[in-house]
Amino acid sequence: MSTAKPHPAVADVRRAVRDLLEEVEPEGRITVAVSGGADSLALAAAATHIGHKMGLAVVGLIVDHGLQAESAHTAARAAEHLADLGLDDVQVLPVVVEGKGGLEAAARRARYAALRTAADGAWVLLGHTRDDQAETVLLGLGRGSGPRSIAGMKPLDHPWARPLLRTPRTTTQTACAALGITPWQDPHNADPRFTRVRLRHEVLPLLDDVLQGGVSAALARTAAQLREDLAALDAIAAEAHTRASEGDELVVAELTPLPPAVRRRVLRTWLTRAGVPELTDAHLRGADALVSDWHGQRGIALPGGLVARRARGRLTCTGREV
Ligand SMILES: Nc1ncnc2c1ncn2[C@@H]1O[C@H](COP(=O)(O)OP(=O)(O)OP(=O)(O)O)[C@@H](O)[C@H]1O
Repeated sequence: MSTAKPHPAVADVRRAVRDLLEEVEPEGRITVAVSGGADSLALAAAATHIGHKMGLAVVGLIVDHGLQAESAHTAARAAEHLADLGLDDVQVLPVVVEGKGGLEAAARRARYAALRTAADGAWVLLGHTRDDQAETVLLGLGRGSGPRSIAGMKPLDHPWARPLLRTPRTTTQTACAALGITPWQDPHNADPRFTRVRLRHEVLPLLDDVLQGGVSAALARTAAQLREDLAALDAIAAEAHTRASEGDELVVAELTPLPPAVRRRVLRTWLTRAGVPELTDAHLRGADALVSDWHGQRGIALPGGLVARRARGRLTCTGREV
């Protein structure tokens, strides 16, 4: 084994991976999701180094979406890189991309489902970087999204683990170069028809220039602060939900004095547990109106054939026929 000091970029990526793995204390095995790009290859190299030091088996997972003629070749090349890096096992997972919401969304759904199944309970390390986080935050701000979107991606959300959310993309690129790895360049990343690509190549550099640098780091910090605030709100709402619950019902008098942000969280938890699928903000506002803007209306229709009703100071959520 080489005892030479690693390149600083390689050391940075390893440190990020080690910090996260020490936090989650995985047992036996970790998996790394690899697209073949610089972020996930640098991640896989670091995960192998640190994972082996911790006595863990490291498995590489490559999803082949089958969307481009050369996708099988790209997957095979990524598998070769991983074999060279000394991973214990490498699996190429072919998926069928279909369903609603556009090709990108369908590909993402298929990818995450395949990764989850293949990981079989083990953590899946993803290569999202600080720059990806900054793009997510900026996109959320520009679209007027709620705080949950602007809070960006979570570092840990089992089985997903994102050790590189504080690591700049340039570091993963430098790390790959230092390790002698030539990453795959996703042609989508240069296609200006994608909003995210324009954000990356046009908006963020301009903003960085105007604000004299540090924008990606700043946006990632904003996301981290928001995640802390949201976690506090969620904890308050969980307590309020417990107080307001009587069996499957909610006591209106417990809900009325709550701040709207807390009340809507309580209602969201309650409706989700009642089995309402695909709850939208409009449904949530409707349910909230039964508490905060009540003029004697009896109920609101929800997806899944369910109805939220107010009667005798209680909210119930049941099937239409009841
Ligand atoms: N084909 C793939 N096979 C395995 N893992 C992948 C693949 N594509 C992406 N990933 C994983 O997801 C990480 C993020 O990649 P990318 O930003 O393209 O994905 P994404 O999940 O679609 O991101 P977003 O959620 O921002 O749309 C990669 O670093 C890698 O860990």
